[in-house]
Parts: sequence; structure tokens; C-alpha cells
Amino acid sequence: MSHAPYIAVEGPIGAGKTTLATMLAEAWGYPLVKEIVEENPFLDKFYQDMDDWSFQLEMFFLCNRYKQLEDAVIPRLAGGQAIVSDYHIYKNLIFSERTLKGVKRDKYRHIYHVLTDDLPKPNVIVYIRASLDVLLERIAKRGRSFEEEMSTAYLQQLIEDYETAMSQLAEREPDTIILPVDGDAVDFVADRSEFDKIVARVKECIR
Ligand SMILES: Nc1ncnc2c1ncn2[C@@H]1O[C@H](COP(=O)(O)OP(=O)(O)OP(=O)(O)O)[C@@H](O)[C@H]1O
Ligand SMILES: Nc1nc(=O)c2ncn([C@H]3C[C@H](O)[C@@H](CO)O3)c2[nH]1
Repeated sequence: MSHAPYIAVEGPIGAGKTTLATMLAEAWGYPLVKEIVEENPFLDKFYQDMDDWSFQLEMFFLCNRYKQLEDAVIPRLAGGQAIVSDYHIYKNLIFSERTLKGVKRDKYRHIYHVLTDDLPKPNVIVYIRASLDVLLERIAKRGRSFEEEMSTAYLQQLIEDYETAMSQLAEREPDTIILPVDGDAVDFVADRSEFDKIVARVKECIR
């Protein structure tokens, strides 16, 4: 491994990333880098009018995640210490390729690569896959008001975008191991033994 364990959890909206990343960080006593959601000033506007607000939202997420990497991830890895994150910065590109068009997409791609190409990459991405029905149920259960505006078609598209993006990432970054978890069948919240199996699989990757 090129640096200390850096474990990211990924998957489409509501898959359980924060839940699993929190459990993993607690199990190992590693710090957790968590996505900023409630303080995001553009999310509710974005869900009301995606075309109008997508560039602002994508730039906000990108700058925010870049800052978290700069402040929390890079210094920790430089000190030889492990960290868990409930996202991989690559998700910015998964979303932006879907939400942006034309000149704004080109500009965003450029800024994304300038900012992220030399950042440390996770050793492992735990990729939670889940079906549309399960995601819809979890999003509804969580009850964030701005997500009530989210269309089913958008969520279905993101499920497919994640599948494509994860296989492209596996080819482009062979040093990052992608561990798929079946989020429909594996309930790591209710069943501790399922969580323990995920822990064991991640451990295998970071030995
Ligand atoms: N395995 C699971 N079984 C049942 N409920 C779950 C499971 N994992 C997560 N949940 C619940 O589903 C909801 C969404 O989970 P969570 O917030 O962890 O998802 P997320 O992937 O981080 O979402 P987002 O993409 O919005 O950041 C929460 O209410 C959480 O308690
Ligand atoms: N457009 C867009 N780009 C992103 O990079 C991104 N990251 C997360 N999200 C949305 C999903 C949840 O509603 C909520 C919390 O994850 O924010 C995003 N939306």
C-alpha cells in the first residue's frame, strides 16, 4: 500500500454509506470524514430546479470535499494513520456528468481534474449496491424534506451511473480495490454477523 489505510464507502443516494462508514470507523477507532449535507445551501434549490442550480451545487460539493481531503485526509495519511470516509471524491464526477451539460460540464470537468488528480486515492472502496425500491424506502424513512422532490428516474439513472463509474474506476485505478456489498440482501445494521463479514473483507484488503 502506498499510504496508511484509507477506506471509502460509496453507493447511490440512501444506500447506507454514512451508516456503514460510521460503523467501520467506530469498530476500528479511526476518524470519519462525513459528507456535509445540512449545511449545504444549494441542495433544496437543486432538487426544486436541477437545471438552474446544478453548477452551484456541484461546485459547492467539490470545494467542500477538496477542503475535507486537504484538512483531514492528507495530513492523517501523511502521519501514517488510517481514515474512513463516507464518500470518494470521484462521486463528484458521477453526479456532475449527469446533472451538468455543455460548457458548464466542460468547465467543471477541467476544475475537477485540476483539483483532484494528485490527491491520495482510497485503498478500498466499499461499494453498496441497492435496488431502486430499497433506496426509495430508505430515503423516505430518513425523511429529508428536500429529497421529496427527487424523481424516481433521477435515482434510477444514478444507480446505473454508479455501476458504470465503478467498473471504469476499477480499470483506471487498479490499486484501489472495490468491494461490492449487496445492500438489498445484506443488512449490516440489523445483523452484526453481516457487519463482521464486511469488516473481515476490508481487513483482507488493507493487510
Ligand atoms: N442496511 C440497512 N438496513 C436498513 N436501513 C438502513 C440500512 N443502511 C442504512 N439504513 C437507513 O437508510 C437511511 C439512509 O442511510 P444513510 O444516510 O447511511 O445513506 P447514505 O448512503 O449515506 O445517503 P446519502 O447518499 O444521502 O448520503 C438511514 O435512515 C439509515 O438509517
Ligand atoms: N448533484 C449532486 N452532486 C453530488 O456530488 C452529490 N453528493 C451528494 N448529493 C446529494 C444526494 C443526497 O440527496 C444528498 C446527501 O448525500 O446530497 C449530491 N448531489
